[in-house]
Amino acid sequence: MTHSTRPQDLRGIPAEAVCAQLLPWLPRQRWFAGKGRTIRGVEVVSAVELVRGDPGMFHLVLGVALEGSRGLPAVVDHYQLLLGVRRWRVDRLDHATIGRVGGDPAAGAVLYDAAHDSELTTWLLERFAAADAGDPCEVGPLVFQRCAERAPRGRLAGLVVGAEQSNTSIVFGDDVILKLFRRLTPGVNPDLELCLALAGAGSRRIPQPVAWFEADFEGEATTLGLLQEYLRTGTDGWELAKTSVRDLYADQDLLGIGGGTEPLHAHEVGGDFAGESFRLGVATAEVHADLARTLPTAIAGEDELQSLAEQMSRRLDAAAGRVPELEPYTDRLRDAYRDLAQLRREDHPVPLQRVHGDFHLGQVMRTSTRWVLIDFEGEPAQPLVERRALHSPLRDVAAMLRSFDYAARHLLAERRTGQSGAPAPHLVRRAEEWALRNRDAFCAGYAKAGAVDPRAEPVLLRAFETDKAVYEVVYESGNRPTWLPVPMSAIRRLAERSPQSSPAG
Ligand SMILES: Nc1ncnc2c1ncn2[C@@H]1O[C@H](COP(=O)(O)OP(=O)(O)O)[C@@H](O)[C@H]1O
Ligand SMILES: O=P(O)(O)O[C@H]1O[C@H](CO)[C@@H](O[C@H]2O[C@H](CO)[C@@H](O)[C@H](O)[C@H]2O)[C@H](O)[C@H]1O
Repeated sequence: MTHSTRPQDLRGIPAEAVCAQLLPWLPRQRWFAGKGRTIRGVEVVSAVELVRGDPGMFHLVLGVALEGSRGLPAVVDHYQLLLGVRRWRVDRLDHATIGRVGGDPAAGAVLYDAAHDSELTTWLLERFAAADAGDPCEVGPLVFQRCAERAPRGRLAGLVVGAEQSNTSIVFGDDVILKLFRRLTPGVNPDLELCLALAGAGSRRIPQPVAWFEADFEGEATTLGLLQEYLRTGTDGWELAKTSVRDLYADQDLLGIGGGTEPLHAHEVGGDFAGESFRLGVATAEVHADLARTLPTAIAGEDELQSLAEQMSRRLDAAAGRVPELEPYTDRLRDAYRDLAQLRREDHPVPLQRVHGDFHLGQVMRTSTRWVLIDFEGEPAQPLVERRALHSPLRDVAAMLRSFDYAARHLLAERRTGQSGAPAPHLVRRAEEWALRNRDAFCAGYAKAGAVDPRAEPVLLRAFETDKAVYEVVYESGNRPTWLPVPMSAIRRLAERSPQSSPAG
């Protein structure tokens, strides 16, 4: 095993040749956060040879320099890559191929994303298994640490999960799942930090943490991967909610094949989701209570609310600079932030604590027995200091309310693709009804578990929902432009609504 910082070559392959192959490959990866921006250059910041031979594997930290554009400054982002190197092409790894280096096939090599090569990822699992609680396994600068309770089984084949992800997750057998964090920010990843805190609090609302690995990056111990219990009976909440919405639309003649009967309402169709939404509200309140019990809390001062409102307003400006569709609504959206800034601590204390930070239906899994929350990393685009800051738990609530809206409306956006015109008004009404019913059930469950009733907090909810919808507009315009109408419909609703109207709607 060799380790080099700013390496000249990777066992005979020049680092520049690797970077040249990475340049067109990176922007095609789901986890690449700089989509739509011009890459000025890619460099290998550090390289550790993990497996020598054919296949070989290197752990790389890449520096990706992005040009400034549309209000965003020029930056260098860092990404983690397990680079696989093989002499010959292997069919099963074609989808993970980065490129070929060296002109002559006999002398050259195929470069690929080794996360997809079970022959190589077993190596990682073995390092976790080799670590003991309190006695890490060190491989050059990489440190593999294990939690006390559980040892992973070594030598299981790893399979990358097919989900649309910000990172890359590998399931080993049906035992554990390893998340490789892609974009690196110096420091402890909140996903690890909050999972350890919740496990320590005895929470059964998270997959139990098993191990993690880290390395020094820019002078700080930085989380590179998190190994957790695999929820083998789990289905993610987004898939479950979609099933319910599909049932709803099946009866609304979405596909134009219905028989002209009176359309059914959300509570009358086969897959009513409100019971699950209620239970999800309970689970969310329990996790918030455990986080508040084990980690720092505070009451927001008026200056903090003021500065939060200013931050939200700045995010809105930046978003409008990037997505012109937002521009007509910015003034009215800002009303929500003004109301937030005017809350007075003596008549309206706002409790702050650690929160999930990027909560949506894809971040919760329904197992055979309960709802479990995953992925406490926070919004990947936010700086780490912001993701680790104390926030109102209603920020998570508002984000989940947005997700019910997404579940209800995304089929309408997809149907619009390639066709002209807006979806039929009766379908929009049914979508609104489904969202309202499930948003309300979620809030009821949240309150039932002893937390504040979110419906009694219209000012906070509206500000958080607006901020999230603004984030989503930017996210969709960069990642899934055909879905842009989903957050844009919320932007229109939030721009029109007075804070007194029902927050669940
Ligand atoms: N503990 C787990 N058990 C089973 N599946 C999981 C588990 N954790 C994550 N997954 C699956 O992997 C997907 C991505 O996980 P997530 O933590 O949200 O990754 P990312 O941070 O890349 O978005 C989830 O939507 C889910 O399908
Ligand atoms: O990849 P992450 O889970 O960290 O989150 C990012 O991607 C999400 C989409 O996969 C995005 O969520 C948005 O779309 C969801 C439906 O696909 C919807 O349920 C969410 O409410 C909506 O915000 C998330 O914002 C983004 O950070």
